Amino acid sequence: MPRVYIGLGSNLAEPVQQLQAALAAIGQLPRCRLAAVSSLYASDPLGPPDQPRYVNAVAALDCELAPLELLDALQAIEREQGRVRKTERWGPRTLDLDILLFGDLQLDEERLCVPHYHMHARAFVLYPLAEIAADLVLPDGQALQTLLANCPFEGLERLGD
Ligand SMILES: CC1(C)Nc2nc(N)[nH]c(=O)c2N=C1O
Repeated sequence: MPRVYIGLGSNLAEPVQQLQAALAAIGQLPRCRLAAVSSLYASDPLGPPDQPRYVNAVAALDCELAPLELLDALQAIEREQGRVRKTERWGPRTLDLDILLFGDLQLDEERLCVPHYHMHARAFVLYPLAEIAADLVLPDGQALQTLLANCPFEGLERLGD
């Protein structure tokens, strides 16, 4: 059963509660098992600065769903928690659920790109991911520890579980 890593992010409408509710919903997905969840981390927004700080986490899921089935399920959770897909690129959002990795799959399609296109240089993804998968090697052979060495922790604040 593929091990899937999901990035969670929120900076609107009580972000900590948004992530806790999303994790509960992910834990209820059919044919999936929530295997691990990182601590929550706060950080300033990457991109437009005139928006609230983000709260991020990463979850590990053992998943029998097909990639697009999982994507549909995650987008349904985003909608249920109030996310309206805004036109503003990189604007604030109630909830972002990104498939970071889907086993060793490498996919670059319109709806889904895995490994997630931006994950390699985002501290708010790499540090929570390393917390639950320290020895991870990405499908292209890069070790997560190597990515971490090139991505400073600065600006990230661990909020605990
Ligand atoms: C707007 C953009 C790029 N910035 C972010 N910045 C931070 N710190 N965390 C995010 O999850 C996040 N998500 C985004 O989509």
